[in-house]
Amino acid sequence: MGWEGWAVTERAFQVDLRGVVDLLSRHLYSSPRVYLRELLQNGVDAVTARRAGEPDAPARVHVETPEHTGDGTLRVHDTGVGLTEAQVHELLATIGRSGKRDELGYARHEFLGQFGIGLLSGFLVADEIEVTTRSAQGGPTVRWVGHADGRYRVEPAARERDEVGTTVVLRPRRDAEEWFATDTVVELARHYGALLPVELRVGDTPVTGDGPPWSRAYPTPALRRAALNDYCRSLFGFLPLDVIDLDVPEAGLRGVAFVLPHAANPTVRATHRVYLKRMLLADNVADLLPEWAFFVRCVVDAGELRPTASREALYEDDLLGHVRETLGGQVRDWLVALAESDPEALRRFLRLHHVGVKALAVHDDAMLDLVYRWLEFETSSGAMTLAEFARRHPDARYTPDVDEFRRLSAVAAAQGIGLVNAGYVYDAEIVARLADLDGGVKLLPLDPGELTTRFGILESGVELRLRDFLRAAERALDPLGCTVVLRDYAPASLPALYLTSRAAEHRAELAESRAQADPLWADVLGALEPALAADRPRLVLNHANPLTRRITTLTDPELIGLAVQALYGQALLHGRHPLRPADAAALNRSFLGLLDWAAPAEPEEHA
Ligand SMILES: Nc1ncnc2c1ncn2[C@@H]1O[C@H](COP(=O)(O)OP(=O)(O)OP(=O)(O)O)[C@@H](O)[C@H]1O
Repeated sequence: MGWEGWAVTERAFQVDLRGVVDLLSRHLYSSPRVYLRELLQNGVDAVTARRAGEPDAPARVHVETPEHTGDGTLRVHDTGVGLTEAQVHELLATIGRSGKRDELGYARHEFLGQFGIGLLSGFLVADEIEVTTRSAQGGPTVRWVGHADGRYRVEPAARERDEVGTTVVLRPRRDAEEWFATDTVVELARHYGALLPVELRVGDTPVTGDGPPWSRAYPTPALRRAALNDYCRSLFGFLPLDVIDLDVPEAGLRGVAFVLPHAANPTVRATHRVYLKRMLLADNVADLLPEWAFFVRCVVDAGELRPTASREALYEDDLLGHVRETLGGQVRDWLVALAESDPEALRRFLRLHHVGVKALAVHDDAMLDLVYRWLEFETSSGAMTLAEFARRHPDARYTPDVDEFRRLSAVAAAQGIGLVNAGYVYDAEIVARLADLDGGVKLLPLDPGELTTRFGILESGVELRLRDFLRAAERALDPLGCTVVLRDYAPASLPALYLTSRAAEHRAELAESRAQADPLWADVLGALEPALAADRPRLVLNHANPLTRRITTLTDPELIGLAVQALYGQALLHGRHPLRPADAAALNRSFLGLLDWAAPAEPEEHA
């Protein structure tokens, strides 16, 4: 069959309205409750449009619930610009057509709406939408009735409206009646519309008041702070530690950040309440601030940020990126200023939110300086700031491992080596960056192996006398891969210390993976071992300790072996080192062996 007989015609897409409504209700909007938001938004936009030409025109949106109307319908009246008959055909009956775009089709920034689909959300809760409208441009009052199946009718209204403006009427569908109860409607209107720049009422209940609490005029700063505290408490349920004013003129953004009065989980991103042109967008917007700012919750109103089509999230664009950066900067500046103006408040803040500040300090010099001067770290001389610590210990060391700090801080302190616990999140990066500070602070990592060289060497006479003891001790620990040294050190309460150097730790890991690896790989690993073999972990016996001293007086090599293995096990446990099966076995053996020495087992009697 050929194409000769075909006439090529241009056709228009057909739209199945039911499909579109289904798309909106199931996939775009998270809940049918947005119907009220869309109606309020249209009312407010119509008022905005009218006041552009008529600045003194009334700015009212009035909602009547079925309880008020008495005929089962919900009505939204506005004193907006209204629509002419031609506009009704063009705007109300064309999906995707919006009167809020300019000639080039861009959203006009003074309006909330832009997509030309909002009115359809009425079909989430009603099968019929009726609009009665009288245009500010003159002409008769027009009535438009649209149905969820796509039919619509336009006719002269039975009665002329007294005033310019529009009334939208919804008759709830059976399954949607809950969304029309007066309490629910008041709650929804407050939720979305409490800050709208019009006089909004539901029945006689006023919804809007004096606008955003952060931009109202207050007689004194103290009264403003009290009002913002109250606002925060009613919104988020906490009394803020402080309130930070936020302002990004390029995005038409103003608002406040409330500093949390309790520690927050830094892995959970704080969420913020965002209004766009005074209409609530959402109260769970996470990407308004940088991730590190988890210690504040913000409420902002922005004129120029864009919503996604669902109006439930911010559209990610360059402006949002800029806002995020600028707000991050404002929170940071507040912190720096606090260090100058109210160190006590800063300390309180840091006690709660040190993790966020540390995260900042990794990239930001001013924050690094703040951490250095104000944040207390755990050190071998107690909790203190790094600045104070560096002053006291010009040759200080740090360890990037909390367990190692616990193990070694007393020993290090007893030997005059200042040790900082840099084992928590961000600590190691911060310590490494201290050299970037003015005056360059040098903090080196501690190699635990280095500690033995600082322990007091015994007098040569003593060492000589204990030669046999040391030999027996060495033999007892050799199968466990550990060498023995005897030193004199503080604290005297410590009988022995198990020290691994970094190289020895590496070697232990190597041996472990070799034991688990296949033969070929084990050979490769084996070839690496001799290079590291020289550096074995050490059991440093403390000659200053009475128990150890008593053990050194033993002469029987077997008994020495048992006692030294007991010290070895104790040192491992004390230092929270992992116990390998061989270590646990040695510990058991030594315990039993010592028991046998103390109370030799009776030969068992056979009946
Ligand atoms: N109360 C009203 N008064 C005057 N015009 C209205 C009113 N409600 C709707 N309109 C007109 O109908 C058009 C379509 O409204 P609709 O709510 O579908 O889309 P929108 O508000 O333009 O955009 P969005 O989908 O973002 O809400 C509007 O652009 C507006 O011109």
